[in-house]
Formats: sequence, C-alpha cells, structure tokens
Amino acid sequence: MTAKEVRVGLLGLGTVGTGVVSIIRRHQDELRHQVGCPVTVKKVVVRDKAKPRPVEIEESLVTDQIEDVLFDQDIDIVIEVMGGVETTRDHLLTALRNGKHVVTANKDLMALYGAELLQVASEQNCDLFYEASVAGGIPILRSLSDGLSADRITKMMGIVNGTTNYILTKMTQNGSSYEEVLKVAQELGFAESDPTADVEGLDAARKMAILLRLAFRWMLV
Ligand SMILES: NC(=O)C1=CN([C@@H]2O[C@H](COP(=O)(O)OP(=O)(O)OC[C@H]3O[C@@H](n4cnc5c(N)ncnc54)[C@H](OP(=O)(O)O)[C@@H]3O)[C@@H](O)[C@H]2O)C=CC1
Ligand SMILES: N[C@@H](CC=O)C(=O)O
Repeated sequence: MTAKEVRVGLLGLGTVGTGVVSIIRRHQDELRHQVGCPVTVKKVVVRDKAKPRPVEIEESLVTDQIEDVLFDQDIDIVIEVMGGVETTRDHLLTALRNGKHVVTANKDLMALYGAELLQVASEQNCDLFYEASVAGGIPILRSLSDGLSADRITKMMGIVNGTTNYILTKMTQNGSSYEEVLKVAQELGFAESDPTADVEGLDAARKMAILLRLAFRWMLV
C-alpha cells in the first residue's frame, strides 16, 4: 500500500527545528517526488507557545503537550530537535514503541543511549536516523554505516565542533576576543543555547563516540 501523506511530529522549534520546518516547506516538491507523497508537519511541540517564532507556523499546530505527538496515531515520523537526555530518551522510546519512525539531531542522547534506541527501533521495525547529530552537512554517518561498511577504517580524525572551530579561527585571523566571538557563534546558531558542552569539549567527545561506534564498533560512553 502506498502512503498518501507522511505526517511529521516535530519536537522542538528552536535553531534546528525552525530549519526543519522551512526545509520541509521549501522542498515540498522535491520531497513529494522522492518520497512519493507529500510530507507535512502535523504538530510541533515547544516549551513556550507564546514565544515569537522566526518561521510562520499555524497556531493550531503548536502545542506544549508532548503526548499530542507521541500518542497521535496519525503521526508517522517524530523528528526530535529539542535536546535533553534522560527525559528525551523516555519520549523517543515511547514514540518507537508506538510504531513511529524517529529522526533526531541529538548527539548527547545518541552518544549515551544510541545503542539502546537503535535496538528498540529494530525490534519495533522502525527507522531511527540521526545523521544531523554529527557533521550533518557532510554527511558522514550514513557513509560509514552503508558506503564504507565493507572497508577497514584505520583512523578517525576530524573537526567535529563548529563553535570552537569558528572561535579559534576568528581569534587567530582577526585577533577578536573569546567572549566577543562566542557571542557571534551563538547569534549564528553554531553554539548551542547553553554553549558549555561546545567550549568544554563534551560536544566533540560525544560526536566522536557516535563516529567510533560506527567505524570500530566501540561502545564509548
Ligand atoms: N544548533 C545547532 O547547530 C545544532 C544542534 N543540534 C542538536 O539539535 C537539538 C536542538 O538544538 P537547537 O535547535 O540548537 O536547540 P534550541 O535550544 O534552539 O531549541 C530547542 C527547542 O526545543 C524546545 N524544547 C526544549 N525543551 C523542551 C521540552 N522539555 N518540552 C517541549 N519543548 C522543548 C524549545 O522550546 P521553546 O522554543 O518554547 O523554548 C525549542 O523550541 C539539540 O539536541 C542539539 O544538540 C544538532 C546539530 C546542530
Ligand atoms: N554546537 C554544535 C552544532 C552542531 O552540532 C557545533 O558547534 O558543532
């Protein structure tokens, strides 16, 4: 049976979520062509419904009740771009157990609970994709798991944190101060809302944990 529509429930409408909504709308024709039917955003979960959003979104689509997505029988795919680890893990396990495919950009979650989530996804016959969690612009994860699966990888190197790369580049090239460039990195959306993990190296470590799991089957936490 061919689906008539793929309905998305979006968890989070911040830097990444706003981009997801814009891309789904802007690329509607390409998506319809690739998927074979329209892809529509059916619900968007946020913390604060009153907050102004940089993307136009119908008020009726926005909710602060996550159950509106997790238990909505009509939602096929949950896209998680809200961040967080323990509670978000529970939410995604619920989504998978309710038969929903999951896409997440959450490297913190995938580094810590990726193995468990992938196991549950497989048991439920659901997809769990997380390409955006590490160097989504390249992209690298699918290349490792599919394209290079028969190759023997000997080394994994890369600049995986954009914020610190940007900060160090600007400090070196322009002599800007750390505080000044960090602020710009936040304004540009490279740095997370709380940039601690970016600047203290945890973001890079977690991304490497995800890469090493795929490249060498190493389970680092
Ligand atoms: N920023 C980036 O460049 C990248 C980020 N990521 C990852 O993507 C995820 C999202 O990042 P980003 O978009 O920057 O984050 P933001 O802080 O910009 O946005 C988070 C969104 O999630 C909502 N939200 C957060 N907690 C809850 C909750 N408990 N219940 C309901 N809604 C909630 C917020 O609602 P409200 O708006 O009402 O506050 C907001 O809309 C993170 O896991 C991050 O690590 C991955 C790749 C790149
Ligand atoms: N804050 C992250 C954004 C993408 O993961 C970074 O700076 O790399």
